[in-house]
Amino acid sequence: MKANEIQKKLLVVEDDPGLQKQLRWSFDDCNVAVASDRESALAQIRRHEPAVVTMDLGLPPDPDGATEGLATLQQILALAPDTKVIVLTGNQNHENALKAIDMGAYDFHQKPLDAGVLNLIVNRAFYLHRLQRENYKLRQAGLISSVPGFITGDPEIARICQQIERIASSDVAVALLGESGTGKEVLAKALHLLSGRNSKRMVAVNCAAIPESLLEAELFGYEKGAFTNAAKQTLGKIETAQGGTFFLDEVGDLPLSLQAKLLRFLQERVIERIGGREEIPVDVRIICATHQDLKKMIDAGTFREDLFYRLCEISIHIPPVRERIGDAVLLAHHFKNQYRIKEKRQTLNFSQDALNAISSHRWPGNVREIENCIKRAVIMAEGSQITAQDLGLQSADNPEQPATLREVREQAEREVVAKALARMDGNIVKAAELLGVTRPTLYDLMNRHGLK
Ligand SMILES: Nc1ncnc2c1ncn2[C@@H]1O[C@H](COP(=O)(O)OP(=O)(O)OP(=O)(O)O)[C@@H](O)[C@H]1O
Repeated sequence: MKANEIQKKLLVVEDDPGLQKQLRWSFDDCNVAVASDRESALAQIRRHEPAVVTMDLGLPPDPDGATEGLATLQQILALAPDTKVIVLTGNQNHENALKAIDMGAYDFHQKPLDAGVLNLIVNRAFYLHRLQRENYKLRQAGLISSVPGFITGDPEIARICQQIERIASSDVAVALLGESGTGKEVLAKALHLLSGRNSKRMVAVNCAAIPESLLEAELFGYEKGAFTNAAKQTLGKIETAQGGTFFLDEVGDLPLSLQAKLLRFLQERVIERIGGREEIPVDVRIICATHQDLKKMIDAGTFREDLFYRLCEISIHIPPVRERIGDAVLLAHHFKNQYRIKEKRQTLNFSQDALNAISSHRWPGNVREIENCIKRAVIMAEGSQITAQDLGLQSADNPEQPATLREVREQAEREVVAKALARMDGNIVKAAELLGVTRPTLYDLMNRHGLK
């Protein structure tokens, strides 16, 4: 590839030298690298990270079939999922082209090559790749979030937010698992708002907040006269969510008798009000949440395994704030900005000892605890600064100095190089390939980090 060309990196995976030449020539405005088999294709992907790949499905050792091409496609996408792969197929090979698309290829083009059409497809792929990259950067910078209002700078939580965005449109049952105050309800609302059901209601029931004796009526409703105080027909919460989303919070507190009734609803998608005889079809998407360990509850016989599998088609574990990198301070700033406007204390800011205390505190109550703590401090602070004392937190005795970016990079670089060498059992050529650098660069890195 030309060194000065940093944009439009294209990898051509093609074993026929004539076609290689033709493709190079067709894309003379791109920075083109060429590979003729799976191994060299993967090495080029690691080294150059091309945005777009054109790939002949018929690669050696199976030039007349598609097995090698499809296997290469799978490995390219596993290594660099954002890469836009355009597969080139013979005109008898429509079925394999569709298989490739199903596996995540961006598009296909049938041979004989039509340079004009292929150029259009490739340029569109570059354009889409650039848009996705820009979008990703904006997300990383916190400028746009896939879950509106959900503050995070932690890569794991950002990944969860993207997962939420992806599954929102399906009707799959989602279980949000995590400690109290980690944002399970916020994410449940996001699932509803990002879904096709957002014009209908999201109705929530907190199983821990309602006495067992009333919970059945709350969930399923009752007919007039069903019991002493049943003065009129009353719809249950499940029924009132018709067409929308039903959020069952603290599902671990659902008594066993009601677990059976809920299971029946999930299987049949009909409810019967208490005292009623009619089966009423209800179409809702189910989301549940709990801070309890449902698997342990199954072992202890307090939660039904069959219900667990109905409710947890997809389980999302939300890590507590203390495991999120940098989120405590980010959330503290967010709530400080919110409450200083409300309290008309625009000039208020955190002192250094307050920031140290915030990042070293363990926050057992998670986001809710941070919010309450900051709210109280905004009201109580006397001067223009919020101190650790205003927050009611211990000043961190030995505040961890933030490492410089260079230190962090060096440390990460050393770790990655050492791991690659270990993985390849000290084989320099293979480790360099894995890291996507040349052999001399790897030697330089090893020298710099004192690795043998
Ligand atoms: N990442 C976040 N950004 C901004 N606010 C958040 C975030 N996560 C949670 N919150 C806020 O923190 C509070 C607690 O969140 P939420 O009620 O969703 O937690 P939860 O996990 O459902 O807790 P519980 O299990 O106790 O019901 C809410 O006021 C919510 O708006």
